[in-house]
Amino acid sequence: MSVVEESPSHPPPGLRGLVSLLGLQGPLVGLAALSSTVAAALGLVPFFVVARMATAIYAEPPKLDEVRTLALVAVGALVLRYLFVAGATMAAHIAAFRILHALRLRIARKLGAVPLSFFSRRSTGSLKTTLMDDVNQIESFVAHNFPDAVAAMVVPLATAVALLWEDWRMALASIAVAPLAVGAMALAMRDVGKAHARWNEIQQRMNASLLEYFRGIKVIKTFGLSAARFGDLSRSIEEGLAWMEGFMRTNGRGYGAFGALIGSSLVVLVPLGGWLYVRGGLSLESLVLFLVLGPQLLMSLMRLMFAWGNVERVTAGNERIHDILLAPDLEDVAGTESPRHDGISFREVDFRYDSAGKDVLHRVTFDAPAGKVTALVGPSGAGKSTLVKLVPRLWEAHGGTVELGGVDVRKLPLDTLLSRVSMVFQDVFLFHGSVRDNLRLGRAEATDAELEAACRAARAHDFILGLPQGYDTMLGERGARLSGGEKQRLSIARALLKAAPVLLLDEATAFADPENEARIQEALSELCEGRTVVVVAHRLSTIATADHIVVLDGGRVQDQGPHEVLLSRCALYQRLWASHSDARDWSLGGAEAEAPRGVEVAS
Ligand SMILES: Nc1ncnc2c1ncn2[C@@H]1O[C@H](COP(=O)(O)OP(=O)(O)OP(=O)(O)O)[C@@H](O)[C@H]1O
Repeated sequence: MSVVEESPSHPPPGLRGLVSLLGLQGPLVGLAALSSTVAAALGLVPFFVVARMATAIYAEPPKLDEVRTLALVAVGALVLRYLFVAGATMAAHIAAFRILHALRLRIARKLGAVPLSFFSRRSTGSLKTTLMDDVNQIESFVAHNFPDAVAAMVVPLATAVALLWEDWRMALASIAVAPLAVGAMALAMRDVGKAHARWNEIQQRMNASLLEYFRGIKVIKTFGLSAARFGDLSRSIEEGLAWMEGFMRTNGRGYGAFGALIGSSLVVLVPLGGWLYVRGGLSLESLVLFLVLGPQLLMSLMRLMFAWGNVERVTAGNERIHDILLAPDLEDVAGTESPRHDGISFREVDFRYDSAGKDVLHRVTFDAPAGKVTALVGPSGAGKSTLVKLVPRLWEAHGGTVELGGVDVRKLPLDTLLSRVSMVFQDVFLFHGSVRDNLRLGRAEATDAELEAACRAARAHDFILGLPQGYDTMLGERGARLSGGEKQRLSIARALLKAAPVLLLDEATAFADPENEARIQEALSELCEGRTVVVVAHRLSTIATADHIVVLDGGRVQDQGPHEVLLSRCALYQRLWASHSDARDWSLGGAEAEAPRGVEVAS
């Protein structure tokens, strides 16, 4: 049977959602519940056997043959029970893993399909809680709680009927404390749904602040901040403790009373059974049967209570998963429309990150002509990086249009759009995998020779050969660490492999060593050759040699044109140019920092 990859619809919230999840693997889940019930029923056989043995042993003369047979029956029932337990465990776990597999695949696909704005509305901590903890809880519900709960409902009912048949007075005595136990259970379960929701909130905050703590560990160490002073983290840990204490105060008494009552049926069974036996109203066999089996009846309530407590938690988690699965995808259009050329145009583009927040771009209009280099310059926060992210639809413009080859990017099939665009950003992310794997993100089918050629062009080949296993060296969080410049060159090689006609480039603002910087510049020149380039420019050389320069300030286009024209008429551009030149003189001591050909450096 194949693993379930798609369910007909997203699971609805609440209990129905859980049932629909179980339905994804209905036959296996049913088999697990049935086996678990049979196993629980077989577990009761020894109790009946013990009762029967008592009469066989105390008979005059003792019926030893019957005792032997009974012992064999008990052992046989126990062996069968273990077989059914093994069957139930296997079926339940296979069902659980298949359901989890389907769920994880759907979540992974969804996260790849939603727009970036989806992530900006959620903390990493809350996503982590849903993706890991909530999903894992579903595993434990399907694999353990559900089959247990079914057995805990069916077996006591059947036992109660059998005991009523045996002796109704003793049967009622077996459950005499049940109303009290149920009352205590209600007390223990009071507002447990709300309490779990609150616990989840605290956990999300704890996860978020822990993640932040790890990410910021360098700053924390540099400034000598201890965990206790790292406000959010210590606050959320204290909140967690306060929740535990509060929960135990309000619900703990209920749990305690329930635990005590649930095992107390012998308090009623022993005197009543003794009295009835002495008066001849109860056989020895029945007395022993009720003394050993009676307390088991209520114990099942305990298993039911645990299963129910988990149902509340799993239901809430399932609803959070459901919320993610229902998030709208980034709209994709079917069709064969393709760009008419490789130029990019921004037409009256408005954009804000947060629908309630301030505008980051206002009516931005300019063209980045095909095959030319267009540089975006402007003060920090002007909106330069934001602009380039609108081209591959990492974010969507709220007003106006962004066009590639004369077609609105929203009207191009996503595959077509993304195949035309390469991005080289400052912040290069390397996945856990070999150098080769990371490079092949650019083009999966690239041959080793092509990889090497791209790395030579990107000036990355030599440093890769210097790594312990060359192109097979593992990178990423658990692999070798590369310098900022090396990572940049790898990402340039990746873009070269992709060979898309449009290149979006966010230049690094600073590099520690000029040698590394020179290599990156060489690699970039190779990459820009013959492409349409939109570059967030921080370097004199890039700015001065660009074909077209767009000056941005506060999300608006202040001016645009070639370098000389802007230098002669745009005050902001003159200021930016002057400060870039000063910085160049300061960082390179003037000697190495020759102005590009034909460019006069104002200082
Ligand atoms: N993910 C985000 N969520 C919310 N606001 C953002 C986000 N990214 C950037 N901003 C805001 O958008 C504005 C423009 O930022 P952007 O990064 O585009 O500027 P920039 O010109 O590239 O700046 P710099 O040169 O410093 O990188 C800034 O006010 C910034 O705070």
